Amino acid sequence: MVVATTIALYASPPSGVCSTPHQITACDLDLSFRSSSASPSTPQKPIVGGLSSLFSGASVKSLASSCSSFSAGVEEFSSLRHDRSEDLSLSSSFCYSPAKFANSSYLRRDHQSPISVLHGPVSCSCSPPMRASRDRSLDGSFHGSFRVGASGLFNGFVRKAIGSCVDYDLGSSSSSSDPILVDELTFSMEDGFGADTRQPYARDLLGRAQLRHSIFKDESVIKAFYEAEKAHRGQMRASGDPYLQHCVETALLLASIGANSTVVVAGLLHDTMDDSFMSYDYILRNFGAGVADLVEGVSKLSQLSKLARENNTACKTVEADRLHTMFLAMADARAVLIKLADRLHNMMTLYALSPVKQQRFAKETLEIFAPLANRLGISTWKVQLENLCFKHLYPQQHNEMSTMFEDSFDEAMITSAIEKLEEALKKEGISYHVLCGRHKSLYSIYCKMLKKKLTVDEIHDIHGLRLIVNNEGDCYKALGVVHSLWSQVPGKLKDYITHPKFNGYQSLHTVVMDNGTVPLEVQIRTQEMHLQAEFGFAAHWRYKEGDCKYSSFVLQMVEWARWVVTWHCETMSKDRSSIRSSDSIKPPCKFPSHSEDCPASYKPNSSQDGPVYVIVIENEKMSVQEFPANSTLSDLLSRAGPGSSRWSMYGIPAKEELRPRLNQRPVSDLKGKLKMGDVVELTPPIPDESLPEYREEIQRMYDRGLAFSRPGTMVGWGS
Ligand SMILES: Nc1nc2c(ncn2[C@@H]2O[C@H](COP(=O)(O)OP(=O)(O)OP(=O)(O)O)[C@@H](O)[C@H]2O)c(=O)[nH]1
Ligand SMILES: Nc1ncnc2c1ncn2[C@@H]1O[C@H](COP(=O)(O)OP(=O)(O)OP(=O)(O)O)[C@@H](O)[C@H]1O
Repeated sequence: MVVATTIALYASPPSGVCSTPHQITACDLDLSFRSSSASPSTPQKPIVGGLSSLFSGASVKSLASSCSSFSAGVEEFSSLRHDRSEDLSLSSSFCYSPAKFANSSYLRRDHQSPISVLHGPVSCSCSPPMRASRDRSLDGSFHGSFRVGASGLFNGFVRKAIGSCVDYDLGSSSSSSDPILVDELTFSMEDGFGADTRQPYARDLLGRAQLRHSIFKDESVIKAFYEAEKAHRGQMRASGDPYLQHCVETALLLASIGANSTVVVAGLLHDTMDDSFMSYDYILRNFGAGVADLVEGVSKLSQLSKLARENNTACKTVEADRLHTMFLAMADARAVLIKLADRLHNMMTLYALSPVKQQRFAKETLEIFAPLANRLGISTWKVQLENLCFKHLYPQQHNEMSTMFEDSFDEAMITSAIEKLEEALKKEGISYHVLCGRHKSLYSIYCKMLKKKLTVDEIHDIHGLRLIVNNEGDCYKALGVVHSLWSQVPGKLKDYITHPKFNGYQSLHTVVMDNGTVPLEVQIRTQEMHLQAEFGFAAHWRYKEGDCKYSSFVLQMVEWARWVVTWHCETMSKDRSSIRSSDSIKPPCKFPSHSEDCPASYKPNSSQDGPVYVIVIENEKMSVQEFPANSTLSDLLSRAGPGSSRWSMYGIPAKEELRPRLNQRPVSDLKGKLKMGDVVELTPPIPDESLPEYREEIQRMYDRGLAFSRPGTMVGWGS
């Protein structure tokens, strides 16, 4: 089992740290490592020994050499193990405050398995996060008593009274295990047939979800749960599970990163437009425009993703890049978040699909969705998606790496290193915002080995600590403390503060040896430097994506999306009293133009309109094409000019004869402006003699469409 761990220690920064508006924004957002879990039921492997016994260049060389034969062929899947627990790659993080440090239960893996929403731990001066997710079980199992009561309703009332931006403290889920079921609620189902009494499995599923996360006690979430039950009743997943279970798991993943009830409700309903007769208007009437728009956004993303998958579009780097941008720019970033949760759960249950589909989904996930999670800063989802793809696409290499590392990710070592450093910093009177640690994921190690042609023993950051302090002087003082605690690895000290990288990245890096055997990378920086490393020009996602040249449009759009996600997820659990005014934690400016004081700003006040990416389907082939802002359909048609080989099979010389359809509707006005994510089909006129054949095909499609929506039909994936 692959485990990526993040361990964080929070400290109260000195007063005045969050004094300017933009600092307040960053601080209050608490971009720090947060609670959640991915794969609950997975037993934790005991940590045995260090890395030294595995530092075998030979075995890694054989791994690296076998990479050239990464055909990812379907045959390789005969060796895949399809038991469920194997599919759950776990990524987790710990967080705890110094004040509670003595309480070792916060560190126990069996107690909580939190997620880092953003890589970057910028702590808040306010209440240190103490969030423990209840998401322990992906298979629906849960622990705890099942009592009936009304405290959840009370909580719901309080939440509503204090406003939507104050949301669920995951920790509070532990305070009440009372399930709230449909008969206790004040709302009524629109068509009058409540799902509850006749569907005991739904009641049970809801009860378990409520134990895993308290947001499932929110009235709107319960209502959405029963609407989803109604919509998907009779539908089964390829795995044999009721479809509803997938909706619940998707919503739980969202809840686990602190998403608010609007997003969780939309997560529950995310497949209803595609897989049932539930309409936009119905969702609008019952849940409001916010939810309806999100569900529609997810539906559109699903359709585009399906098109891209079927056309293998994302395997071309340029097109993949355009798809990332298009996905983020065409929909609310929260819709992308829901799509990511949907995909993550689908990847966790990939075993149920045929090997060919497993390959297709894994490929698309690695090309499109893992980079999107990276761009949005949802580190743990990215890690899990990548590790699952790694396992399905390169099973042999994954096996080798798993075997090599299964006993080597030394979480205890990271925890005790944090404790040790904490103590020493205290002694020296050096205060800090965050002290956290992580071990590198399997896939990240694998990529680094390939990219830099390294053996395992040449990778020094498998275990790492990060310390965020108040000022530059403290960075150097803390470095001295680190070197006094552990022996330094020669040649590994990098002073990017005195000599920033070309992209402005600043930090001190050193590698030390823990117990004389295990290398430990320590990064030390100030909060401003950290903001730059997470949101600015030196942002980690750009660093990881490599040399790609992005337009300022893309950069700003991604940064905007990160703010939106941060705003909607990270602030949710904050105590309102710690936030001076809700405006202060809103993204500081509107995409695409940033205000001057926006820390995410790369090109302040950029007013240029970005390009538009459009899906063009010609001769049943899909491409993602870039057009300048304000381009029209007529501009698009002029690209598909006479003589284009694409038209030769029809022998149609004139573009006027194409029958463009925009988003599935015929268009006559060619002067309309193209929008991000538009789908344009260019269909040549159908020769008269072919008409009967087309009619038959349309009839077949129609029949298939009906069969798909019929209750009781087996439904595979909603994406
Ligand atoms: N956000 C961000 N992080 C960076 C950047 N450059 C380096 N880092 C972080 O710093 C770590 C180590 O960077 P360096 O000390 O330059 O290491 P290196 O010379 O590439 O050698 P390795 O540690 O072997 O990769 C990386 O693993 C990142 O976590 C950057 O431009 N942006
Ligand atoms: N020493 C460290 N301590 C804590 N977190 C770290 C440390 N180094 C990297 N991270 C964070 O861990 C997450 C995963 O990063 P990952 O290990 O894949 O890449 P990286 O170490 O940053 O880069 P590279 O693979 O090029 O060395 C990122 O959020 C990154 O910011």
